[in-house]
Amino acid sequence: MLALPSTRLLLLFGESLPSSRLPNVSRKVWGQTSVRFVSQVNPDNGPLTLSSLGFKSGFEKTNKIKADKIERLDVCNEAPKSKVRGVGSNGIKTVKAVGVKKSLEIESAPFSAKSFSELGLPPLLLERLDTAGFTVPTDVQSAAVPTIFKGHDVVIQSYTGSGKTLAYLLPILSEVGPLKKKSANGESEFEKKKEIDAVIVAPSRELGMQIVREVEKLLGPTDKKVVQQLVGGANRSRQEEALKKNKPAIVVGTPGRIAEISAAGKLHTHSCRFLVLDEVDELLSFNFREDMHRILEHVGRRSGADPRGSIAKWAARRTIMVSATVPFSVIRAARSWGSDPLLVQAKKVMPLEAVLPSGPVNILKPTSGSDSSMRTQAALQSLPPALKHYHSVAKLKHKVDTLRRCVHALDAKCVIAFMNHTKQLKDAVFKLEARGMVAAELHGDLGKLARSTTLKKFKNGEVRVLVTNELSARGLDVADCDLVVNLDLPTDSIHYAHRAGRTGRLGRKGTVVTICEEPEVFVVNKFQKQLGIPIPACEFTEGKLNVIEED
Ligand SMILES: Nc1ncnc2c1ncn2[C@@H]1O[C@H](COP(=O)(O)OP(=O)(O)OP(=O)(O)O)[C@@H](O)[C@H]1O
Repeated sequence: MLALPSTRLLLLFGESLPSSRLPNVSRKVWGQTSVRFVSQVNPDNGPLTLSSLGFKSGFEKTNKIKADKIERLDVCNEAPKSKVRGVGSNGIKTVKAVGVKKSLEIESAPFSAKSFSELGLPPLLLERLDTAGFTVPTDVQSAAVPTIFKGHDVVIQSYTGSGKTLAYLLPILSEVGPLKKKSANGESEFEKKKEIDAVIVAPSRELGMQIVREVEKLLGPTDKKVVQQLVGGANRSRQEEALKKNKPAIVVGTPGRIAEISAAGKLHTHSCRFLVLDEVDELLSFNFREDMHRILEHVGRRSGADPRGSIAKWAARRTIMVSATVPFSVIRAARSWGSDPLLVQAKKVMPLEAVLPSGPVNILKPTSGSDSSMRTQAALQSLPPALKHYHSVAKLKHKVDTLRRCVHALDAKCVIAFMNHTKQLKDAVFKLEARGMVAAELHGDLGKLARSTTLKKFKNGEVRVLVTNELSARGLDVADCDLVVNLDLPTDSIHYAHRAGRTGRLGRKGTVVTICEEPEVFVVNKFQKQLGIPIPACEFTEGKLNVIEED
């Protein structure tokens, strides 16, 4: 493992905290304490890059070779020196970016495809999608699938609950495993081999398991061993045994466990073709730095290759980075890791080189007052459009009661309440239960089984209020969740966006209520500004939510 100077590591997440006035807290990530670093960023230092690992020159060469490729580009009005060229047949404005390295041409991109078959997926995969009840691709899927098919490294950014998981799984399953496209002679030549074809990394066990279930849904019962989970908290020797016996083509896991098994020589990923970093901004945070180094260094590298040698010694790995929130530090890292990388958003594909530090991908950097439209656009890209946001002021000792009144006022059936500390979280569950509301706790101090059982009960509707901490903020997909409540404030607007995104998934209605004390209202105001959304004050009286008009 190559050591990196700590200043470089800091920069990866230094931009994720908007202000030194926000609380600098220690967080628990599944039982692990992690410290958030606040704005100690030296802008002169680069991000965690391949050059820091000794690979940069190789990538530069590859990029030059690919420079003349025809690319697809859509509504990238944020690109530098852009020129509007016309309006495409689908009503989407098309733009030619001038001043970026590559020559860019626009094709008739299948954005907003009416069916999955328009995306060029193999027949067997189309059948499985239909069986699983997926009929129409979401916008981000329509944009991502053809782009990944073309061999690009991509950063996929789209709001929470917009279907980013299938956006990367579909191209992978089209090329890897038993559902893949047939070869020229018409044969589907899937055979088990020693090497892994796709590695999907997620920051939490629960998210990893959720991705595994999504893959299994499409593989069907007979082929479900083609995917293998490698998450922490589960028995490692059993995972290693399963790898040996089942020879899966796809592994999904948490950074620590993947790195551990890889270091033990039990995970063969040198000819791996896809590396997915789901919740990439979290994965590139300080918590995961060593494990992520190992993964980025080993996945897709041919054995025997000199780590400082040419990129040609690497297998043709496609790196797919995914999140609803993509700070500029991630764009910078992706530019240096990726070969010819593109940013894929719903209805938009653009080269990463065209993304500006103050551009709309970076929702973290407060922009000046005149940039409010850009801020709004940024928020719309991270938050589901149908969400309604409110805040309610309450004394600390009345917060749980306010939550209870909020649930009744909105007649919410499936509620996620976020808190920051386990002890207070347990107290809140106790108080809710004492008042006759079925509630359960979910946090990293619970055992693996307890966590799975609680989640299952919540998804089945047996639990009305799930009181949890930051670990459930990312990726957790509970379709019926109709209310998110912040009983404690999130650390920053990024964390607000991910918590809020547990409701209003895939176009459903959802409400987010932040219950805070009077001195904390300025933080809520800050979130409003940074996210470009109104979060009006409200109170719960006579069983109703009443918005308080501002003077
Ligand atoms: N084309 C589709 N048609 C119907 N349902 C879909 C489609 N694509 C995804 N879904 C479902 O929508 C839900 C949200 O998808 P997913 O979890 O991939 O969203 P996401 O964008 O990754 O969210 P987050 O940013 O919170 O992780 C899932 O239950 C998924 O199965």
